[in-house]
Amino acid sequence: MSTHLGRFLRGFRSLGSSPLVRTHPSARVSSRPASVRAIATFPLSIFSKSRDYSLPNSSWGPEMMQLYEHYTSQCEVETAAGEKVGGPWKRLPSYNRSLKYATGGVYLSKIIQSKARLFTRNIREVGAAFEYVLFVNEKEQRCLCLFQAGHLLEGPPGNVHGGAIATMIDTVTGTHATILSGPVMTANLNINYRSPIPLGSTVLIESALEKKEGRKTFVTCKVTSTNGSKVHTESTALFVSINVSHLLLGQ
Ligand SMILES: CCCCCCCC/C=C\CCCCCCCC(=O)SCCNC(=O)CCNC(=O)[C@H](O)C(C)(C)COP(=O)(O)OP(=O)(O)OC[C@H]1O[C@@H](n2cnc3c(N)ncnc32)[C@H](O)[C@@H]1OP(=O)(O)O
Repeated sequence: MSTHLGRFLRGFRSLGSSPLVRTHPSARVSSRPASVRAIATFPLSIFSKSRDYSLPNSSWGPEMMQLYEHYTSQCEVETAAGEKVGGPWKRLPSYNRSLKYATGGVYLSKIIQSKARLFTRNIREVGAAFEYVLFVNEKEQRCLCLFQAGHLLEGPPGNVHGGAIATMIDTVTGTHATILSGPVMTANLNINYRSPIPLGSTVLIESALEKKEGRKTFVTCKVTSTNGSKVHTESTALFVSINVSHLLLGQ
């Protein structure tokens, strides 16, 4: 898996340094605690031109911030000799164009000029829709998402729309499967909605590898309250490995 993660992050870097990547100055985070500043510059400081949506903003409530600080502190640990080394978790940066995650190719420049935007990152008002950050634990083959649901995601009165929940589960499991297996598409997504998610609340979305069989990667995913006491949804997903040309050209 580390090979895929390495490739994945290298893909981020090579595209982040591209002059084609546009700036969103309005979206900069102004006042952040020291640990947040540290993670903001690690390991992808070359992305300074693009807004990294996974960093804290003024809409994040105390629960989001507390959890963010907790997992961020586990991204870098100190050895007995006082040396700082990578910890069990890695934060994944997040941009509003999915092609920034691809590694390039002949079609990239044509597509990057289009108006396409990542579904979960296309609302500019902070806190209005999908506020989330993903952390990956390579050793445990787990991915954890801290998700704060904004007021534009209403379904049943006062609660989050089931489609918005499915979107987040697809995002977390899809990103996780990509890290595990390289380029994939969602082939199947099963969701059991167990209890509603109140608008404005923060929940944990946790994805784990179940098994790999040839081109198929099976992932399980649970959405729970932040203390784990309440299960909101349980789901399973199947991802099928594809050629990048399938993703870019539909072939
Ligand atoms: C996922 C991308 C993640 C990118 C992450 C980048 C970094 C992070 C960046 C940004 C985060 C955003 C993350 C967003 C994530 C969103 C993901 C989506 O929503 S993807 C859109 C919705 N999905 C589609 O539109 C697929 C449409 N379907 C297809 O294109 C094909 O059906 C495909 C590729 C899935 C499979 O087609 P074939 O022709 O390549 O392969 P065949 O032979 O049909 O299947 C291969 C094996 O899989 C089984 N299979 C296929 N579909 C199945 C199904 N629905 N149920 C059970 N088995 C299935 C088959 O039975 C076969 O199994 P046997 O090898 O024979 O054992």
